[in-house]
Amino acid sequence: MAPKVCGGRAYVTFLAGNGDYVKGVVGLAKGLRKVKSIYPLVVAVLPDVPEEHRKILTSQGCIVREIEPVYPPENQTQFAMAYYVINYSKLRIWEFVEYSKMIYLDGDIQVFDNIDHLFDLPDNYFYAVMDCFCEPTWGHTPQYQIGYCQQCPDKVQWPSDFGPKPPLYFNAGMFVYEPNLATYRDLLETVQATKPTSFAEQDFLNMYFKDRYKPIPNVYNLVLAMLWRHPENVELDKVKVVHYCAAGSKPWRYTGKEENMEREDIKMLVKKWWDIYEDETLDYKNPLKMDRFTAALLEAGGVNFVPAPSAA
Ligand SMILES: O=c1ccn([C@@H]2O[C@H](COP(=O)(O)OP(=O)(O)O)[C@@H](O)[C@H]2O)c(=O)[nH]1
Ligand SMILES: OC[C@H]1O[C@H](O[C@@H]2[C@@H](O)[C@H](O)[C@@H](O)[C@H](O)[C@@H]2O)[C@H](O)[C@@H](O)[C@H]1O
Ligand SMILES: [Mn+2]
Repeated sequence: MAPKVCGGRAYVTFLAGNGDYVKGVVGLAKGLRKVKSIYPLVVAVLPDVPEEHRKILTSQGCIVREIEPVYPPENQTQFAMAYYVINYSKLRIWEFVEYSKMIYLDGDIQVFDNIDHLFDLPDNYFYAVMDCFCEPTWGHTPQYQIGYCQQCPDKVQWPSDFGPKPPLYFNAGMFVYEPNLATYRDLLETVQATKPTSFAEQDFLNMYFKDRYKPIPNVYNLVLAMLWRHPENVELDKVKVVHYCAAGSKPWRYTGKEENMEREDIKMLVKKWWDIYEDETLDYKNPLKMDRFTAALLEAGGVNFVPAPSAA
């Protein structure tokens, strides 16, 4: 039966495997609560996410939705990292049509300022922050080889004999989109006819939404490499969303040993993540799970407790 379509809005993230990314999602749920977002967090989980992790997420007020994996066509492409293949499964979130507008956030993202206003962006576009081509993970591309980056388009001109300049390219760790069944079916059909490339679903989404992509300011998805690649484009005290995607920067497994990880700004951002993750006052307080003592007090006072609808 087709899911009910309503004007709902929600944040959505993606969780795969039985590893420690669940800590990233718990951190994200608590971070959204800390900035007083009024929308819930949906977590699209692959079948391999264990029941125990799902219970942790539900106890933190998340809406857990199981999705089936999406596999790209067979191919010998060496992804930037082999695990990127599972990221194609992110495409299932276009099927969540009980929501009219969603903001996707990777599990290695933290929201430090309220961004609920992004839900009011005009419909029919795909909003995301522009990525950077200067990390070695881009070593296979002409952009990297000639030192061209969209973050500083005037530094190195795109050579005319290289053909047209590459269209603006977004980081797929955060985006504002509208779930839609027709788009969902077309995405899945198109992916089966598209040769996989090194950044997997990120490359695919850039190709698919090329004519509807609208860049939004870097403050909505600080790709950490920007700190050392394009510091002139970063005002750290204005950043609202931090994306811990640089190698070695995942806060829950941070050692400080990888390149750039000993930087003071990285240490500060990792600490900011931990401060939220360990803050018990940010744990979800299910109004329905009121303790017996409070319930008895209310009962004695003749108050029939009717729980308010829960926020994120
Ligand atoms: O083992 C994994 C790998 C990835 N992910 C999810 O897929 C997203 C994209 O992967 P990742 O953030 O590691 O890619 P990066 O942004 O670092 O390139 C993660 O944020 C998680 O939400 C996951 O749940 N388990
Ligand atoms: O599956 C491909 C992934 O591609 C993106 O990560 C990349 C990209 O940001 C590069 O520009 C960085 O150089 C690299 O470090 C980083 O891993 C998304 O963040 C992630 O969600 C996912 O889509
Ligand atoms: Mn990420």
